[in-house]
Amino acid sequence: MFREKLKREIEVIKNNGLYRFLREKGDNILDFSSNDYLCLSKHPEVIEAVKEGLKYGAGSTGSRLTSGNINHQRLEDKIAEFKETERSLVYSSGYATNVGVISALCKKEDLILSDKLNHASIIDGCRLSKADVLIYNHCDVNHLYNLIEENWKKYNNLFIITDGVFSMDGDIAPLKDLKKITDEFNAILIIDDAHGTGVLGNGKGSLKHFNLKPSDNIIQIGTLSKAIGGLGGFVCGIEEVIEYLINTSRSFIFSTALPPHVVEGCIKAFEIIERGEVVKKLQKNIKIANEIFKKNGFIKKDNLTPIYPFIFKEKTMEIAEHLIKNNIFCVGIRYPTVPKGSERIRISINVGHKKEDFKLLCEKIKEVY
Ligand SMILES: Cc1ncc(COP(=O)(O)O)c(C=O)c1O
Repeated sequence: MFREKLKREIEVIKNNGLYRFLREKGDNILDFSSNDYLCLSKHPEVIEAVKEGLKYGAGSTGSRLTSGNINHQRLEDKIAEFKETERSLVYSSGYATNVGVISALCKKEDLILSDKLNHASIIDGCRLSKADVLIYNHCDVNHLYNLIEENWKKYNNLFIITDGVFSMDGDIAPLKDLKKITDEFNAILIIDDAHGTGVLGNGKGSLKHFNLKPSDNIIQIGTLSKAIGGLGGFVCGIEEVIEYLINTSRSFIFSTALPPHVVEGCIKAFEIIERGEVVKKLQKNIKIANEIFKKNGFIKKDNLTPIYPFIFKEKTMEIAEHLIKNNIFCVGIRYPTVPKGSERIRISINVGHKKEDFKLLCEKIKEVY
């Protein structure tokens, strides 16, 4: 019975053209889909550190509050130093971080103001929290300001939550303006810098990109699974926020800690980023890609991040299939991940790409577009 019901629902998904399935990437494919912007997941020093970390065992065996607290403090010290904050706390994924931080800190009688294009994990964190939520138009500081002016008096704490770099568009949140509004209304600014860390501000992230300093009313979140090349997530900010989360954040407390070898790999990845060359190389590649993508008419203005949304609307899936047939791995992104009418191939570039790769990508797209 239940099987039949699910079959019918899957049919509806298929009929709406929204069916998803798992596909193995395979070897030797030109990959424009990965978030491994700095190629650190395959960096020999990171791999060596991971191997060395296996001395602790293959798994962490428990939550951080039980048997799982092994080498994690070293990673947290490294992240806090890197992000220039008092302290940091590591979770088992970026998703778990957003859900766990937002649901713990934002309570009944609080108001969350969340950008319309924030990541699903922020949306789910907001839903799990007991706070009221208002959505402001994407990067629209005037809309945000009006919403706050109309509502702030009714609430205890105000939280403004935004991606630092938006995952599907690659654009950067107007953090200078958001910080000003945060200060004016005595609010707290939560920035999910999943795609800014390792990329912007010499790798330090979007705050640094705007020359903003960490402060008591800013909480930075990040993931270890993108430019860091590993797995996990983190939050950083003032001592009291971290202490409070250790005591109340359910996805931190009730979940097994990251495996220690993953932790070692992430520590090494931060060390490599701090040396600077790899971030400069990425920025150089973004410049090269900008030129080629502009020349081919796929973008109009220069990108600052490695994420390029090529909006092909209803042609998206056909183009993605054509690219895969030609050994180029690109993923078509559809509703509900992005709004209807903005279906796209999300191109993400990395330090391993060559000029010829960008040219080949454009050439192959043009065969069907
Ligand atoms: C903006 C943003 N936040 C959070 C996440 C979740 O991170 P993770 O993949 O580490 O769970 C992602 C990744 O998809 C993301 O793009």
